[in-house]
Amino acid sequence: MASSCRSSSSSSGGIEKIPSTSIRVLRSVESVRRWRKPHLIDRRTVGLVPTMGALHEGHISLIRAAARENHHVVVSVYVNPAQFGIAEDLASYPVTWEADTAALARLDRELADDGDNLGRISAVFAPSTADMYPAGFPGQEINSKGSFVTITPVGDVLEGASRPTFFRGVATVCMKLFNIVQPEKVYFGQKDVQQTVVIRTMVRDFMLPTEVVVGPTMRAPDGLALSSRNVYLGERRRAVATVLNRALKAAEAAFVSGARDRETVLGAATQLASDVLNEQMALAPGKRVKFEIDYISLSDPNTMEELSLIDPARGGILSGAIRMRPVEAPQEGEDLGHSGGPAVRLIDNIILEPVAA
Ligand SMILES: Nc1ncnc2c1ncn2[C@@H]1O[C@H](COP(=O)(O)OP(=O)(O)OP(=O)(O)O)[C@@H](O)[C@H]1O
Ligand SMILES: CC(C)(CO)[C@@H](O)C(=O)[O-]
Ligand code: BAL
Repeated sequence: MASSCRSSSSSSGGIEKIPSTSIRVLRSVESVRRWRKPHLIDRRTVGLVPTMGALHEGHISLIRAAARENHHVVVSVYVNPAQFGIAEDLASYPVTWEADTAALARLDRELADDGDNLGRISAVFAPSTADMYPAGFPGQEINSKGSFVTITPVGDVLEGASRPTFFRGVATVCMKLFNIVQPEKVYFGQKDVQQTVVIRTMVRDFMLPTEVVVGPTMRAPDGLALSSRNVYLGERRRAVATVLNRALKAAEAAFVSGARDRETVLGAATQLASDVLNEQMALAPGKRVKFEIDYISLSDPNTMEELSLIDPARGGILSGAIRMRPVEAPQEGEDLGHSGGPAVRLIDNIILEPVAA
């Protein structure tokens, strides 16, 4: 999408704020450092919620959690080019600055009225790529040179196998954000489960002085995980996009009813997905939705390594990715979704909580 519209902020005495709020809009590394310094001395804690904007209830739930536990909440809004592969959707990624700042203003008023919070939203950090990558636009190729953080082997599998530069980009930008904001706590969503494992590993292995907090996945009433990329779907694909969640739930049900082996647990998921695909293929091209399962995985909760058997005392992670193919035979006036209908890749997961043997 076109570059962000940044008019939704007011500036007085060189200090930019979201209108009618006390939320500072910080656009440079230097301005965050200046804002942060006094809070290091007065020992007021900072919680950071990293986002790529296009805010929805998933992001809002993380900000609420951060406000409960910190004196100051900083929300970063930055579409990080380094985590997009060269053939991915950097150019069309939704940028909704006006709606995002309005949502933050509304949420901040709500937080102010709720006595259970330690803090409120103090700042939005919305940097430029020139500021975040002083050496120049980051390479998006696998063999690009540059200052990158790589977390392997966990970053190589699943999402990392489908998107080989993704976790390098995520770990690199998060390392930068953590160094700039110096948060006591950082907040990530369960929806991107492998990302949480990569970040926890990075924090542990680089001795970063921050605590990683993971918030639950927020969902639409029909079970679809909220995601900024859902706007790409359009009505026809949106109706079928729940297939991934339903497949993971079928696998979860197999586990709950006693199955422990990979074949039975994942077999339940692939059976459901294949039934839904068969139903769709029986429809006319102007009505149906084609999709491909990229992967459905049963993995270890700490390493994301594939499991052949679930140890009930450790549990596991069911995760998956699905590619919704472009809409076939679009109908007159049909809603094809934001950006007109290319393939859309969605992810989801369910945690299999440890149970007594
Ligand atoms: N449905 C959700 N519930 C809880 N947290 C979420 C949800 N969706 C995203 N998040 C979290 O919000 C943070 C920022 O994510 P991001 O801005 O990429 O949004 P997104 O919806 O995941 O976008 P995308 O569609 O690109 O994956 C991440 O920690 C992510 O896990
Ligand atoms: C953590 C993150 C903000 C890094 O760009 C991104 O990967 C996301 O939004 O999940
Ligand atoms: N929430 C993950 C960001 C991405 O897919 O690029």
